[in-house]
Amino acid sequence: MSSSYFDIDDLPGPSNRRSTNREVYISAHDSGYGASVCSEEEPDRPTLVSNNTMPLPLIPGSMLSSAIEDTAQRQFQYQIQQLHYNENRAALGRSITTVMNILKGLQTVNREWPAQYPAFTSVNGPVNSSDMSDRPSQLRRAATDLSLQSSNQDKPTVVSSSPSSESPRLMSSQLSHEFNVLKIDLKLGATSPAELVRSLEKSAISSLLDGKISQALKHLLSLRERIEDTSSKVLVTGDLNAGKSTFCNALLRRDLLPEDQQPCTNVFCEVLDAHINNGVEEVHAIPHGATYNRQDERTYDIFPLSELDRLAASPEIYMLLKIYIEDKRPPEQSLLRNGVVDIALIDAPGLNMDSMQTTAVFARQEEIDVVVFVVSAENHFTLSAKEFIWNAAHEKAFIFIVVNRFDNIRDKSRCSRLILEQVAKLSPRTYSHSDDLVHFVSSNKVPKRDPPDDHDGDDNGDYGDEGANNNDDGVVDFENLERCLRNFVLEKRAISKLAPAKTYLLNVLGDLEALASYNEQVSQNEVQRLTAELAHITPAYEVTLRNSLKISEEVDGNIEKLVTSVYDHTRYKLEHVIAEIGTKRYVEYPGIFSIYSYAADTRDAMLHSIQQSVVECEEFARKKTTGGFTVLKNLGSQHFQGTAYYTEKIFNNSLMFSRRRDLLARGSVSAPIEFSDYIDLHQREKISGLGMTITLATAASTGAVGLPSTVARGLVSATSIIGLRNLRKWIVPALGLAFLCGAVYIISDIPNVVPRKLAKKLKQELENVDYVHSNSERISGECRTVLKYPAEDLRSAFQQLLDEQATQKNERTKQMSHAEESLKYFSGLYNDSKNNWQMISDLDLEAVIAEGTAVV
Ligand SMILES: Nc1nc2c(ncn2[C@@H]2O[C@H](COP(=O)(O)OP(=O)(O)OP(=O)(O)O)[C@@H](O)[C@H]2O)c(=O)[nH]1
Repeated sequence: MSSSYFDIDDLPGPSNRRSTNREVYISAHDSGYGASVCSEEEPDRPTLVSNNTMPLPLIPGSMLSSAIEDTAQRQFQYQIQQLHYNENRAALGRSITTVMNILKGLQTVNREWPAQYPAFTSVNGPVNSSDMSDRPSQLRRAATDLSLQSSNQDKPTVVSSSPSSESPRLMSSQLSHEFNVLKIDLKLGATSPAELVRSLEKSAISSLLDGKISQALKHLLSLRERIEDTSSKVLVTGDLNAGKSTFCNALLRRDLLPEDQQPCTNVFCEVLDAHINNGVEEVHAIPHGATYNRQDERTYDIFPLSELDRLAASPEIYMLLKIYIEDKRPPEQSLLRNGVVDIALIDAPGLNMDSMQTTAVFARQEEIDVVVFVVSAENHFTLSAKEFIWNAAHEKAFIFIVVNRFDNIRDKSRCSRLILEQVAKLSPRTYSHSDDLVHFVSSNKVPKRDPPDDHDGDDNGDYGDEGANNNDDGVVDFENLERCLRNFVLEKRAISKLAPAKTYLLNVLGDLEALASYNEQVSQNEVQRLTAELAHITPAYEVTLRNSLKISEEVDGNIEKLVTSVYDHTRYKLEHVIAEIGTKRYVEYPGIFSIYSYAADTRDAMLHSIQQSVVECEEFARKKTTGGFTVLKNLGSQHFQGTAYYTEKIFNNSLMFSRRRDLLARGSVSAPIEFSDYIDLHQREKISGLGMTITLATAASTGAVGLPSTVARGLVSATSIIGLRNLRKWIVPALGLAFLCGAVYIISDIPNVVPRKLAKKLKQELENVDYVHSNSERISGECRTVLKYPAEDLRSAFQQLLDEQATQKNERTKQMSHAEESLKYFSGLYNDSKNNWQMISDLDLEAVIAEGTAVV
């Protein structure tokens, strides 16, 4: 019948394979409410619903009887709803995985390269379950507000001051409130947020953000668990004796929960389908403090259903009774096992001062999808009822209200008017949908049947016709209530289960988008700043490098030039002065009796003249060095004026040549006076006469032949003049005279011989020690040594500057690479967050069946 419109086999339902698998899974893993059938890997399904309304195919009624047609139509609509729910659930499941991956990526990046925490105003602020304009800082629990999903889709606008390296990483706590999930709480003690921000290190903010991300990851995991949970819980609460248990029994078409005119339900009773408990009907009584695990019998006590009355009245031992019952009614009639969702019905103790708090806490639990409030038509709303509805309406927005014991009311229209007026005040939203949400019934009038075991095999138990066409006892009204409740549960389940995930995802993605946008901007600014700085630093570094090389060469060249000139000058001067010694008489000749002092004084005068010249050379070198130092100092000032790289030094040139002194000054050249210094036998021209005389005399006396030609020639000439005989006669007197003349000559020549001989000796001695070169080397070397210091200072200044510039350049280059990576990452994060935000925002959790068929 319906296959021409939709393939029913593909839909989840009790008869298909998915349901069987789920049951197997549940029996193995659940803790009472069922478990997941949704996984990340669940393949995409075609989207059937994209708007708030979805036209349904009409099933031709002519082919079926009206009753069958209604049932089929209803079942079909449930399945469509379920399909839509599953699509949204799968989409949210995938989005949770995506967002978790995004968050993990951000966590890694943040640990390596702390993310900037912005001061921003987010236009696309946190999505809240009740009011977009009133954004609480904390995520609210499950909401049933139909208007909650209207969302601002604008991108968050970052209106921060342009970030710079100096800008605080956390601008202000006030602005950080714009973050929702990733908001860093700075309320620590008495310290003001501003002070705290100042005191926070990059790493501190990074680790705070890291903590927030970890929390978000944990919360996303629990949200995933929640959306994968297929069960739905309906909490039935109300005043004492309002008929809550009777109402639950009527829904179950079974006398299960204890009913009494006296308050008798003192323990929360949760009724579940027995198929969850392997089809066994029994009570699992959970003692106070225990955490229920159906698989672990140590966490509860097992009782038969017949013990319920006693157990429900034993609040001192048990806090919760899990009641597993088998409902054999067909899915379209059964509430617990309706073929779409596992519903658990919770009968709460009547509201009084003792239980109020507990029930309120219970109602606030996230897994409570629907709150059904039972009010006695006779008593209307008591104070505690009003307080409860007021609070619950705030949380759940819509409350399903059952006005029970309506049979006891005579003026029914007045009663309903008065009660609706009260509902309008307590929960305007519920009132606005009062046709669907406020029901006037008499629960005790609903016919029930015996439990399956007590019935003779009619397991299909057809309850469908009971009360049909007979509203005398209000059965039709109750059936209408049932349909509305079932529809409400299914509808609200989508909201209560999926909306928190959607809301949270939107808030996380909104935060991520804002964070990414801010960091993208920061990175962009960083890239620009670094580009500008590198554009300045790189040429500056190259100029310094060029200057450094040029000046280093120049300084070395100048020093070498100066050293060479000093060397040459010293060499020239010394050679000149040394060449000069011996050519003049340095001291007055004091006479033959003071020839030693004459010689010593002459030697000292000679040495002094040389030394004097050395001093002059040193003075010359000093002046030259001072000039060279000034040049270097000027170069230093020229390049490093006012910087810390170069400090001007004062040059004290008087300290030059004080350590390594001249050889003469050190006494290395002593030139001791010797006897030979007085006689110069090598002066031939002056003693030639004496020599000839001696020769002749010697030759004549010895008759020597074969004499050398000179002697022979003198002998011949002397013999020819005075004759040989006379020669022999005069030889002795001649010799005496000659000696005398020689002695006179030698003595008279001492004043000349001494300087000459001493000069010669000194020169020889000086030559032996390589005096001129070593002195020139010493003096010029001292210049080099002295100038080496300012030259080194200059070079070191350049090196420091170069090092600093190179460090800056390297740092900036490294920062640039980080900033570029960061820019790329945050641009990607921004796009991912934005796209995912949009995709999730487009999920319409409330798409309901076309108007008119929304409530079946
Ligand atoms: N006339 C009439 N009596 C009802 C109706 N529903 C319940 N009662 C009676 O009201 C009394 C209280 O019903 P319960 O279901 O025990 O009320 P309750 O709210 O569960 O009570 P506690 O949970 O113990 O506070 C019982 O005697 C019921 O028979 C109704 O619709 N009409």
